[in-house]
Amino acid sequence: MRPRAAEAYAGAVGAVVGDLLQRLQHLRDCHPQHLVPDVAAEFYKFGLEGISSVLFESRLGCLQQEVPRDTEAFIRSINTMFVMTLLTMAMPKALHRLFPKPWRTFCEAWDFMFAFGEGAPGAGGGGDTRRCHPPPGPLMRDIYGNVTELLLAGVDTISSTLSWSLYELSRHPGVQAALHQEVAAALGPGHEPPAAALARMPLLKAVVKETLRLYPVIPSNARVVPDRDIRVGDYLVPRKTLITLCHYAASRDGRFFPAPDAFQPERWLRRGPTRHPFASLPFGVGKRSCVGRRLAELEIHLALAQILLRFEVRPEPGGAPVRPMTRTLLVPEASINLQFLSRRGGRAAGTPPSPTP
Ligand code: HEM
Repeated sequence: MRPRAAEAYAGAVGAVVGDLLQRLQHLRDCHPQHLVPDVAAEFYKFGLEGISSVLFESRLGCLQQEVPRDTEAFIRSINTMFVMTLLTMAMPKALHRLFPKPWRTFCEAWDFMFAFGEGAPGAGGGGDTRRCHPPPGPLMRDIYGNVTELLLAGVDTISSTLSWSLYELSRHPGVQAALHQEVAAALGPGHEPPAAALARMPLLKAVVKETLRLYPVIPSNARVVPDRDIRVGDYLVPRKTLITLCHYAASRDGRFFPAPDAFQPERWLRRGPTRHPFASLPFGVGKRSCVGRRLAELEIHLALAQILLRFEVRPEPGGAPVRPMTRTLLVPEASINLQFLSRRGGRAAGTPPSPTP
């Protein structure tokens, strides 16, 4: 999808961002320390609501106070499927007969997701995964399959990137303050709609690039060249070899990114010798690169801008650092819990001015 095409969905995505803000406001209001526990769980719902508002031009209600049960079950199925992917891939085929549960659970998760994609409002169904009707023909099965893939592709990816962005911003108050200033200036009264104002938010884009450099939600990519040997640098790769690129390792390579483990969004804004174009490729590259990239960026940029305009985000008081781990995708090892403090007149209300990093 080209950037211009994604902009056509700015209205739909903006409405979902509005609902996300209300939900965050409600959750932090209910908590004595204004904490939102496990922000990733909230952003899963945002991701699913965002992608379905674009795909189906209708809403699932994921961000309502009462989340529809099928929607919760869909999100759980995605998680189960990713966990089971690792397990079933690592297990030798012969063992599947002895221990059938992982494979069975994996298939059940996919079955549920396909039924959900087919039953979603706007995909022809009424949101009911238990509907009973004749099975669709091959073309419709392909379409439903693609709808399901798009639905699930837009959940963990968005959730993980938003969660890590806020996690890092909460630990880098200086960057957060600069970003708040940028966002407030661009979105101030009388300015153009938020999606158009994104063009004047270079730091916001740098924050997301830096987050995806440190936490590429799809931590590796694979390719097979089936018909010929290829030479890559000093290596000769025979045809039909599976080549895996580990984004996580490549984008933390100190030769291309000095202080590679540090969160330094400014590095993307510095002028100087051009960076290696393939050093950080969180969306992949080429014909099969991420088809949802522009939509994902629109959702993440709009959500971050609006969240930071309304809240100052701080780490959970006394909370331990959270590390990433691989669960097929790269996810937080433990819940990311964050404090959301209301901003009044540009300063978070009710707390000392300098947060502890
Ligand atoms: C931060 C968000 C996202 C990241 C980092 C991301 C990353 C990626 C990566 C690395 C690939 C593999 C590319 C390759 O093999 O070269 C991919 C493929 C894909 N992504 Fe995304 N993605 C994101 C969001 C989304 C969203 C929101 C959607 C749905 C609209 C989506 C749909 C897809 C699809 C359908 C493919 C397969 C494309 C193909 O095989 O031709 N992605 N994504």
